[in-house]
Amino acid sequence: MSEILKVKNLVKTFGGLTAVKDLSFTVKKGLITALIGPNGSGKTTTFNMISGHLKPTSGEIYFENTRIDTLPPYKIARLGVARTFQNLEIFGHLTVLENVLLAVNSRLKVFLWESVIRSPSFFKKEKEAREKALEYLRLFNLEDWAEKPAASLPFGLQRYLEIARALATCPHLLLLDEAASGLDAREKDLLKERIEAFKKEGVTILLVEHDMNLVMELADEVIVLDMGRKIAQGTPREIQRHPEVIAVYLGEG
Ligand SMILES: Nc1ncnc2c1ncn2[C@@H]1O[C@H](COP(=O)(O)OP(=O)(O)OP(=O)(O)O)[C@@H](O)[C@H]1O
Repeated sequence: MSEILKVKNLVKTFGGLTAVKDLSFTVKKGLITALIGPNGSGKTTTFNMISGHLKPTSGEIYFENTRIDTLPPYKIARLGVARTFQNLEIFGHLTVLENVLLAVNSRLKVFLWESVIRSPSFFKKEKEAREKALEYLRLFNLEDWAEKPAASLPFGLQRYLEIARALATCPHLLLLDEAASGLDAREKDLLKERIEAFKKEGVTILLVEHDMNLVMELADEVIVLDMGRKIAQGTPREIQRHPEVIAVYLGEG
C-alpha cells in the first residue's frame, strides 16, 4: 500500500522545551490513521507542522512525494491537505452556507472579475457552487441552518461545519484534530459514520483523538506519542497490548 504522507526525523522546540523529538512515521493512502497520546505529548504540534501552521525546527515532511515542510499553509492546502482545529476556526459572522461556499469557490476558481462584471459564467458557477456547498451541509444534516450565522450553531454542529468545509476542498488527506471533542453520543455516531464514508470515497484520514472507543473502532493504524516521541505504531489490537503504551496510559490515570 502506498504512502501518502511521510514524516522524517521531525523536531520542534519551543524555547527550552522539545515538544516533538525525532519523530518519523508514514501514513498509508486510503486508511484511517490515529495519532494518540497523553496531554502535551506533541500531537497538535505535529498536526500544525503537517499543515504548515508551524515550521519544524528540523526534519522533513513529504506529501505525495512533494516536500511540504518548507511551504506555507495555503500551498499545502492547495496540494490536497485539509484540516480542522481543536479550537474551532469557523467564520462566525458568515452564514453556515457561506463558510462552505468559501471552500467550494476556492476549488471552482471563481475569479473576482467574473463577480464584478456578473458574466453568465459567474451565475452558472455561483449556482453550481451553492448546490455543491449544500451537498456538503447535507452530509451532516446542516441544510436547515444554511442561512443562519455560523456562530449561532450549537457547538456540536459547529464541529460538523468545520469538517464539511474541510471536505469541500476535496482533500486527498484530511487531518481531524479532536473532532469528537464536546460531541454527545449521537453526534459521535454520525461523525463515525461520516468518517467511514469519507474513507470509502478514497479520502485518507489522519486524526488526533482522545476518545479511545472511537479510535479503536475507526482506525486502521494507530501511532502513539509520549513526551514528543513515537513509542508505538500498529493496529488498534497491537497498540492495546503494547507494554509501553499500557504503562503510559496507566501512568496517566
Ligand atoms: N506555541 C507554543 N509555545 C510553547 N510551547 C508550546 C506551544 N505549543 C505547544 N507547546 C508545548 O508543547 C508540548 C506539546 O503540546 P501539544 O499541544 O502538541 O500536545 P498535544 O499532545 O496536542 O496535547 P493535548 O492532547 O492536550 O492537546 C506541550 O508541553 C505544550 O505546552
